[in-house]
Amino acid sequence: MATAGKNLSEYNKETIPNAKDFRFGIVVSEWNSKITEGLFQGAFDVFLENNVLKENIVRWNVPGSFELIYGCKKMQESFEMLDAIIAVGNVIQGETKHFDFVCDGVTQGIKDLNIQSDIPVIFCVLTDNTKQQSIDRSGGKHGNKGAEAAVAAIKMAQLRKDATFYKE
Ligand SMILES: Nc1c(NC[C@H](O)[C@H](O)[C@H](O)CO)[nH]c(=O)[nH]c1=O
Ligand SMILES: CC(=O)[C@@H](O)COP(=O)(O)O
Repeated sequence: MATAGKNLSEYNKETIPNAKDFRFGIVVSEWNSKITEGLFQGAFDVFLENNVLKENIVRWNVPGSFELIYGCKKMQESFEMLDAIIAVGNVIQGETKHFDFVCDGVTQGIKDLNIQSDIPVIFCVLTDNTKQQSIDRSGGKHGNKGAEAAVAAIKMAQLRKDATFYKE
């Protein structure tokens, strides 16, 4: 289902694990900062709604979405106690093919981080044709992709915890 058919902010709290003991990182791109700040707030609010402690949320900023790869990698290395990381960015189509390379690079880079490290990285990068599409998905008429990413982060943190339990 396309985003237009759903609200990105809606979720069933009954399906969300108790997140009070989880610790999360959020790496935020400064490009299109009005959009990325909206995405960050959406994620932050969902974490607090699910009992995550403010002191258990660490935020770093990076210049652009392409730098999310390095920023998330260094956060994985620096904070081994984190249960999940969210990469927040907004890439908007310009006049050239740069959009394609940034989007593909970030996608592949974050995919690689999920393969190479034990800390999951959630993909919260809007890759939109227009600024209006970004506005609509960062707290506008289609809800907030940041909220969706926080729900995914909590669920993946629980999956990681369960997997560790069964491994021991
Ligand atoms: N055009 C957008 C960019 N471009 C910048 C790159 O992400 C990167 O910072 C630069 O190429 C230097 O390595 N970044 C976005 O996040 N959003 C855009 O729309
Ligand atoms: C995604 C980008 O880097 C892009 O917004 C830059 O714009 P342009 O393709 O017009 O140089």
